[in-house]
Amino acid sequence: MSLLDAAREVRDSAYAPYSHFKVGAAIRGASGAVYRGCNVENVAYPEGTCAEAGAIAAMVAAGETELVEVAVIADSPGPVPPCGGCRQKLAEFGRADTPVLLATTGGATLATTIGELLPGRFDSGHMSKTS
Ligand SMILES: O=c1ccn([C@H]2C[C@H](O)[C@@H](CO)O2)c(=O)[nH]1
Ligand SMILES: [Zn+2]
Repeated sequence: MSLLDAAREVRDSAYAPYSHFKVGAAIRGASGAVYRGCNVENVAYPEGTCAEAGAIAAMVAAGETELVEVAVIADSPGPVPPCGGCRQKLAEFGRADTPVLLATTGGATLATTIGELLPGRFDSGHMSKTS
């Protein structure tokens, strides 16, 4: 199964009774294993979590901390862009050139990278003095 198909499949499990906007995400770890996540909303709206965050949590829980590929899908007019927080979360475990496939349930796709999604990212180097 392709990474996009995995994202499409897990999207069916999304819990989105407030926005009615279901999102599915699948990431491939360096081992080759695929981890899936869907958005999980809450009546206390800010407590909801994004699909990407769920997939990352599943990867880390399985003992992996390096991702090599990402796919995200939603029923949106155009390929759904990850929110700012998810861009930072993806950057934590991927590289600037890590491929990210954004897709719609209608079949549109946009191939991008973590670096394109989050240029000028904050990373651990910014916490080190260089002198
Ligand atoms: O990339 C995205 C963008 C939005 N959402 C979720 C959060 C919320 O449940 C719903 C509407 O913002 O979509 C994601 O899971 N991933
Ligand atoms: Zn997000």
